Amino acid sequence: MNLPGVKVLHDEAAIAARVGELGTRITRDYQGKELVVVGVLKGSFMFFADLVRAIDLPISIDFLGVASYGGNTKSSGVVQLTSDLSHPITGKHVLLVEDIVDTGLTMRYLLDNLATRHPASLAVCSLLEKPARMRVPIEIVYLGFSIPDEFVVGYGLDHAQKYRNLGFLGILEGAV
Ligand SMILES: O=P(O)(O)OC[C@H]1O[C@H](OP(=O)(O)OP(=O)(O)O)[C@H](O)[C@@H]1O
Ligand code: HPA
Ligand SMILES: [Mg+2]
Repeated sequence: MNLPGVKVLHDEAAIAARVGELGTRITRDYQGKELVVVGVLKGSFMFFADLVRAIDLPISIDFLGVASYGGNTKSSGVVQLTSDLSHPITGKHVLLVEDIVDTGLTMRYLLDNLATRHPASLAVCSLLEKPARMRVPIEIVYLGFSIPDEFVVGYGLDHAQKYRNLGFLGILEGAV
C-alpha cells in the first residue's frame, strides 16, 4: 500500500530480518524455561504474530490491553489497562512484547503492575524505541530498531486507530 503523507522508515524485508534475529536470540535465551510471551494490545499485534513464529520453543501466549494516546500523537500520561491477562504468571518467565517504547510510561506501568504478581523473570521485547522522547528509563533486552523523534505508523502502530494494517513502518509526515 502506498499512502500520501507516510514515508517508509523500515520496509517489510527489513522488519522480517530483524524479527528473525530477535526470535533466534529469545529461543537461545529461554531454552528449558517455561516462557509466557505477553503481547501488549493493540499496537503489538502484528509484531507479536511474527515474533512468536520465530521462537522455536513450546511457549504460552497471553495478552494485555493498554491505552494512553487516544487520537493524539502525544502521550496523555495516563495509562489505562483495558484488558488483563487471562492466566496467572506467578513463577513463570514472562516476556512482554511491545510495538514501541516512546516516553516509557506505558512500559513502566506494566512492569510495576506485573512485578507484583511475582513472575520468575520479567523482560521486555520492543520492536521500536524512541530515545528522544524517553521520560522514564526502560531496559529493553530485545530491541528491533531505535527510531528518530517522529510519529510512526504501520505494522500495528496507529494514529487515531488508522494505519495499523500497513505491512511496513512509516513516518507520518507533519505529525511531530
Ligand atoms: O512509551 P509510551 O509513551 O507510553 O508509548 C507507547 C505505548 O503507546 C502505544 O499504545 P496506545 O496507547 O496508543 O494504544 P494502542 O497500542 O492500542 O495503539 C504503544 O502501542 C505503546 O503501548
Ligand atoms: O510514534 C508512535 N506511533 C504510534 N503510536 C505510538 N505510541 C507511542 N508512540 C507512537
Ligand atoms: Mg496507539
